[in-house]
Amino acid sequence: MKISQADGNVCTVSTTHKHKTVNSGESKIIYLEGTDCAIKSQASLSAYTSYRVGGAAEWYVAPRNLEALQASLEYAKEHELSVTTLGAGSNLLVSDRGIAGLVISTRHLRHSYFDPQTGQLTVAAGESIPSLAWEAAQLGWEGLEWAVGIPGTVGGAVVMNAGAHNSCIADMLVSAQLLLPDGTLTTLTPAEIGYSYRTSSLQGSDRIVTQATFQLQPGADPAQVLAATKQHKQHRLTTQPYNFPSCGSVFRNPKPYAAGWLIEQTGLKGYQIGGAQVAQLHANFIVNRGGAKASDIFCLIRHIQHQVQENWSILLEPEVKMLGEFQAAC
Ligand SMILES: Cc1cc2nc3c(=O)[nH]c(=O)nc-3n(C[C@H](O)[C@H](O)[C@H](O)COP(=O)(O)OP(=O)(O)OC[C@H]3O[C@@H](n4cnc5c(N)ncnc54)[C@H](O)[C@@H]3O)c2cc1C
Ligand SMILES: NC(=O)C1=CN([C@@H]2O[C@H](COP(=O)(O)OP(=O)(O)OC[C@H]3O[C@@H](n4cnc5c(N)ncnc54)[C@H](OP(=O)(O)O)[C@@H]3O)[C@@H](O)[C@H]2O)C=CC1
Ligand SMILES: C=C(O[C@H]1[C@H](O)[C@@H](CO)O[C@H](OP(=O)(O)OP(=O)(O)OC[C@H]2O[C@@H](n3ccc(=O)[nH]c3=O)[C@H](O)[C@@H]2O)[C@@H]1NC(C)=O)C(=O)O
Repeated sequence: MKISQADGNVCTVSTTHKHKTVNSGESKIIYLEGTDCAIKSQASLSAYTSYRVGGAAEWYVAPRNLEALQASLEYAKEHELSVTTLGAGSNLLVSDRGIAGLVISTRHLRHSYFDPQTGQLTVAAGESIPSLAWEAAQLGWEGLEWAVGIPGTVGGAVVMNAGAHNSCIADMLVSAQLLLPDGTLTTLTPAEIGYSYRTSSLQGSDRIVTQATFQLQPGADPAQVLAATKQHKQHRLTTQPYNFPSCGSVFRNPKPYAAGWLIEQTGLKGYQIGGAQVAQLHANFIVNRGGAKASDIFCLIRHIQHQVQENWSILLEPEVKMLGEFQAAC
């Protein structure tokens, strides 16, 4: 059995489950055989979400390749752990009580290939959307300029159908590769995934996005694509609050209205609960002004929903994904 080394810790080798357990103070690290995969217990998730709030994952792992991902899934099955998948955590509100079971982040799954013959970009789930947008621009490939301000991964963007400036992932997705709970892979087209505005059938499902292929348009002048990309980024920085932790838009727009407009008209700009505040620059952003708890953000979401419903008879639907348990009453 291949065993990774860990200095100064107590090690036990399990022969039945082919993994090594290291006790390190309060927490444990499980090394899966044949991978460089370390499953950690009680891993704080606040560092892994853009809101910078939330409790610990009972177990956490960020596999670096498909085999390690499959081994992690197998470990969860063997130990009857529920599985929660994260990307960059930029659209998540994790409960202060944390998340039970195994949290798998796909953010370390990395590879990308720009195929000049087809104009297709094939990328692993953990690649950063803004990095890809800049890379495509530098190559003179059009199609991702709109995505530059979205600080998530490919996996999260495919699941969320991330979008901006009248474009979205579904418009350019050729196919997505998914790991199924039984450990096998499948490839789906956008039609099979079923997309609409900020929605897909992958939300709330137990399938893990491992890779995606996008259709772009190569052959443009890199200077022009870079200029368009910079313009989108600049527009973001002037209309959205990038200076405090957030999850982007909290609510989907209840078309034909914009959630930000409804919230501003309700008089809620600047309204604060604990460290969570309705942003002054954009009312559909809740920002962590420092020291916010997940429960502050959750209660502010409920307050906004209540006030907007009272004033406009419209129930705002959260775009942000809430993970773990939240108190029903605030
Ligand atoms: C400052 C800021 C600006 C933003 N602007 C935009 C914007 O303009 N447009 C927009 O659409 N969004 C925006 N967002 C929200 C967010 O960046 C997007 O929703 C993004 O696509 C989420 O990607 P992620 O990797 O962070 O996913 P996460 O937040 O980690 O996860 C989102 C959902 O996807 C699931 N998931 C993640 N990875 C996988 C995977 N590999 N397989 C299966 N399920 C997975 C999670 O379980 C969760 O349900 C913004 C966020 C911030 C902080
Ligand atoms: N409010 C919030 O909660 C959060 C806000 N953000 C914001 O979201 C935005 C996206 O963040 P992030 O995911 O870090 O992506 P960035 O766009 O900042 O950077 C992503 C990659 O693109 C490269 N890059 C950046 N600018 C250029 C350029 N002009 N030309 C070529 N390459 C470039 C960077 O390279 P290099 O490393 O060399 O700069 C980096 O590798 C940022 O404005 C960030 O501040 C991010 C997370 C949370
Ligand atoms: C940030 C996200 O996506 C963003 C995306 O970046 C931008 C740019 O394309 O367009 C959407 O924002 P948005 O609809 O709020 O766009 P904006 O142009 O800022 O605002 C729409 C309208 O609302 C008004 N508005 C906005 C904010 C505010 O505080 N007050 C207000 O009146 C604006 O004046 C405008 O008339 C996406 N949000 C949703 C929920 O669809 C995200 O999903 O996380």
